[in-house]
Amino acid sequence: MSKVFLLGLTGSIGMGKSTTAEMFRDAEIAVWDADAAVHELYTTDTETIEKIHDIAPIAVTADGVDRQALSRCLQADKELFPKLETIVHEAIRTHRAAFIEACQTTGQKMAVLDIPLLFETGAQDWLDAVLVVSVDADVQKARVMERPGMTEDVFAMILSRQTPDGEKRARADYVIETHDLDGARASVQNVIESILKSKDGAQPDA
Ligand SMILES: CC(C)(COP(=O)(O)OP(=O)(O)OC[C@H]1O[C@@H](n2cnc3c(N)ncnc32)[C@H](O)[C@@H]1O)[C@@H](O)C(=O)NCCC(=O)NCCS
Ligand SMILES: Nc1ncnc2c1ncn2[C@@H]1O[C@H](COP(=O)(O)OP(=O)(O)OP(=O)(O)O)[C@@H](O)[C@H]1O
Repeated sequence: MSKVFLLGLTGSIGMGKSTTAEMFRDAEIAVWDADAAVHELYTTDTETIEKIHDIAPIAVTADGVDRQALSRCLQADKELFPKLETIVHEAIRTHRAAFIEACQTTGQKMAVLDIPLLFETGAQDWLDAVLVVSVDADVQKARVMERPGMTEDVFAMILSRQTPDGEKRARADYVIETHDLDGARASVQNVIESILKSKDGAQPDA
């Protein structure tokens, strides 16, 4: 059985990762979502919840980790971010490995891994290619500021922990502009065709 082709999907906050990931799902490509894995661990994984309780007690309730409360803790104490990331990144590794294993055993030709901190965590080293979604900074900001509870400070805090968009684009194998849905959907289809063609022995059309 040939190895499943692992396509990383990333982009800065609000650039359209989840929307683009959904387009891959619509095309029947298996997708793993790092944010969703984190959210799942925050409500189900007692070990992770306990570790987060150790660094941010008020962010943990009887239902697990409260992300809004955690976000406020992160805003108040910048030192918390690296500690949280160490806990979370270790915990999601097992979740991700199970997904890749399942893709392999069910004979998938390719799979998409939606990872917000792809370059920041060095994931490009084990992925077969990286797709970056991107849009102008003003459109990005307008999208993010529409979210309930979002403030300029939180947006700035998150951006400051992410590799800049220009660097992401320069390091990508594929870039998809997310100005409109139809254009992005057509680009997703082209990326799939290029990867499947390269797996069949031809060179990819970058
Ligand atoms: C900061 C938290 C509490 C905000 O939760 P909330 O529900 O409001 O937002 P959500 O989880 O949907 O994240 C929104 C976006 O923020 C960005 N983001 C999330 N975590 C981080 C981080 N550690 N550094 C930079 N950007 C991040 C991403 O673009 C993400 O898609 C939450 O994202 C979190 O716990 N993050 C730490 C875990 C992590 O590192 N996640 C990234 C997995 S690769
Ligand atoms: N191709 C597109 N055309 C038009 N609007 C889009 C496109 N892709 C995404 N959007 C819009 O941009 C906003 C952010 O998209 P999305 O939630 O997919 O981004 P994200 O990168 O997953 O965000 P986050 O980093 O916060 O998880 C949404 O309102 C979505 O409808």
